Amino acid sequence: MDAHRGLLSQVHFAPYVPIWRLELAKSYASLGYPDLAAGEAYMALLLSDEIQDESGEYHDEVIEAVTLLHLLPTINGGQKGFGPDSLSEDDILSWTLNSVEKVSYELLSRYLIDCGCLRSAAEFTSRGLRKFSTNAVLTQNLASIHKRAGKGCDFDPTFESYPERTFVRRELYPWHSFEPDRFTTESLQALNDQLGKVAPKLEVKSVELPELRSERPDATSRQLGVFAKEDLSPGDIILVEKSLLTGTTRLHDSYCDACSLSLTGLGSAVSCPECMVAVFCGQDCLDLATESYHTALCGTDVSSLQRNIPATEAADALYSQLLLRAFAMSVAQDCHPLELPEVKYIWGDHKLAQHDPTTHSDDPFHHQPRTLPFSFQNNVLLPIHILEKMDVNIFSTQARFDPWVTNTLYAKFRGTASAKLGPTALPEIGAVHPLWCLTNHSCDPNVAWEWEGTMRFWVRENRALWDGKKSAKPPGIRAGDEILSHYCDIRLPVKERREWASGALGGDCACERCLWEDKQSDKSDG
Ligand SMILES: C[S@@+](CC[C@H](N)C(=O)[O-])C[C@H]1O[C@@H](n2cnc3c(N)ncnc32)[C@H](O)[C@@H]1O
Repeated sequence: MDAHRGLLSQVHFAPYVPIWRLELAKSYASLGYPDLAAGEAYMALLLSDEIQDESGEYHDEVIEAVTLLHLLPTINGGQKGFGPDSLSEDDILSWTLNSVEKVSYELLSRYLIDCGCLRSAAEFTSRGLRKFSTNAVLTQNLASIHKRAGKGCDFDPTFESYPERTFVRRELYPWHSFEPDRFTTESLQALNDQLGKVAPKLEVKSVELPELRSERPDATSRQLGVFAKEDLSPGDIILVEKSLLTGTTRLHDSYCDACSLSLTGLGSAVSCPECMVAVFCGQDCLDLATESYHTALCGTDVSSLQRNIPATEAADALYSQLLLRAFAMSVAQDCHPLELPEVKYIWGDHKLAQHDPTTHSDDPFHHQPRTLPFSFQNNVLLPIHILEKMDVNIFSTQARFDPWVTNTLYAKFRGTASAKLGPTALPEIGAVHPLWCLTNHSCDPNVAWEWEGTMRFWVRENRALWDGKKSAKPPGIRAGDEILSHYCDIRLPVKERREWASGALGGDCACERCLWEDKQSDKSDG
């Protein structure tokens, strides 16, 4: 792992050296992360394009890096000595073709196959073959992609029907130094300072929860939860939180760009005076957006990315819109995306990485669980397009926007975001409310919530009615009680509730009500 960390620093220090990118790609692959390896091989390919295109935006930087850094012995076999003067343009071009571009295509093709992103694998492998038509590795790879996609010789020339969405490891990467220990006194204090502003009667504490993915029924995991600091009466509004970490897949602006409040019939809506494109529910949201993220997006057409997409991709596209917003916040505030207050402390359902070099040679992911949805399109290409549209140098800022950062952000959003359906019953707006999302779930919740621009919690007047309830609890919440929210529609039968909430919970709900109702339905099935 030390060698890998060294390579990462090397690439961040000298971002234009393509062969270091390829070394880093191989290192990721050897650690069982073919998804991150594919991202790095793609960056090497982009650098090789820059070398060959004199009008490329970063052409001069890459040529300088290639000539000045220690590459001469590799390029000319050490024959011509060291120093930029001894390298001709032809030397550089032929080295780029054979040692960078060809290898980048071969590695990218391999890693995409390993991930199972067969559509991207087919596209890049065929692109490589157009340039290196007799390349045996690429030829063999293309045949194996068609076979794996079940296409034989009768393949789909557009590759549209080839599978692209897959799953990768969802981990706290060992080199990830931004993730806070959420249980220290300082972290809890920082969280409670934030919570105090939107919910003065509540506090965050650590709590043991059943580990729903575990096969051991008594397994627990230490997490955070929200608790009442004082007695709360039915109907009390106890949390009002506005978040700008929002996104929509709707092309024509129907929602406030900042808080996602519906703009229908709203007289106070204002447009950004600079771009006249972004619309806000009022001056307050315009001001907050200007401070928080809009300066990075104003005048770009970045928000047209990933809108009006097919129904099957609606949920993934919404997560991509949240990624776009986090990137814009990071650029506008000059803050690492994983250190944004909206992101830093939220739950990502990450596992601690296991690294046992002896047990894995037959599996590209080293037999580690793969629970994070991944596609090369959404996790690698789209983030690069977003950054390019924001005029961000994708090479020199990589420490901030590396694919592992993107994966970590997606994991956090998938663990915490709320979404609302549009008129077509597809998820259309989504948001992460970093304090609201610290509350845990129960199918007999003691609060109700509503998201209309701001997120609000209030104390339930009536608790859920279900047979088997030991005693009707008096209305209200006592000081010290945990605030229990709901991640699904609690009016549904147990099976459907569990199905709905399992994505957010990471497994079947094991609240008292679910356990009792599940037992009853087993009995009646029996
Ligand atoms: C939105 S977060 C809630 C806050 C989270 N506990 C934290 O530490 O930040 C959702 C995660 O909390 C855990 N969780 C929430 N309610 C739970 C429950 N009733 N039983 C077990 N785990 C629960 C699950 O791991 C779930 O993925």
